[in-house]
Amino acid sequence: KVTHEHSEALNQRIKEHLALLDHSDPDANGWEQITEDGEMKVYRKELVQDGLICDPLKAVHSVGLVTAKEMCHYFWFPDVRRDWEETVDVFDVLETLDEATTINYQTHKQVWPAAQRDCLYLSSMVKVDNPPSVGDKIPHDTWIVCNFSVDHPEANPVSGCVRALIEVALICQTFITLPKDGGPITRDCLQCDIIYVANVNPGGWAPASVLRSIYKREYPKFLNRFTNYVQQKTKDLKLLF
Ligand SMILES: CC(C)(C)c1cc(CCc2ccccn2)cc(-c2ccc(S(=O)(=O)CCO)cc2)c1
Repeated sequence: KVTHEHSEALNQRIKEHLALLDHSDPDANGWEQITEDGEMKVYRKELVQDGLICDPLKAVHSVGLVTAKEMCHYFWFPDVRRDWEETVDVFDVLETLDEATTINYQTHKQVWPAAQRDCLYLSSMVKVDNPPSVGDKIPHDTWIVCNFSVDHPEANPVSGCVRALIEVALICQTFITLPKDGGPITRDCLQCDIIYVANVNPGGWAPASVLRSIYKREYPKFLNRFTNYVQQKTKDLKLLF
């Protein structure tokens, strides 16, 4: 397995994110629930770093009809990013490190009165071989996409943008309920549990109240839009494990 210059950092971050799988009570550890929408629950912690609002965000969700690999594939795959990501203007893949790892540059639409933001980050999709078991449910497969800020010599930043720093993970697990009649596994047998975490440092001043109301509105919208997109995209396709 060829590694790249960011392999160490990536594996370290994956290890840290997988600790979330122990399904410790999301309401514990100072997480405050900010929204609930059906199966989706969104939590945040209030965190200010150097006067900037860097509230960690965690969302837990469970959706039918799709597998963990499908959810992670459409989240990672650069070619479909524009289909579901509505807050991004410019999106470029600067470098492809391997068949599941790219370095991306993107600018976000001006989401608030402050300056426009851009992000430069590594994005990698990894199958998790021996995930920590989760209570009595045995996952069929576990996949993670990890996005974290890196430097890159070829970044040609859009002038006027403030560089935001991101640390994001999407962890998905497929649970299968075998059909009673012993028939083939269909999409109706699937349940995909999702944990999404985002630590975003806006990189420069923005009003706390405005930021927090945007976070509260944008993350649930983004997660609903993305999960619906994957269900639509895969409904007539063979199951991807
Ligand atoms: C500071 C700024 C850079 C503008 C920013 C503000 C906010 C919080 C507000 C928000 C939440 C959800 C969607 C859009 N904006 C979120 C993000 C953000 C969200 C998601 C991801 S990703 O999951 O890696 C998918 C690839 O785009 C990356 C960055 C960035």
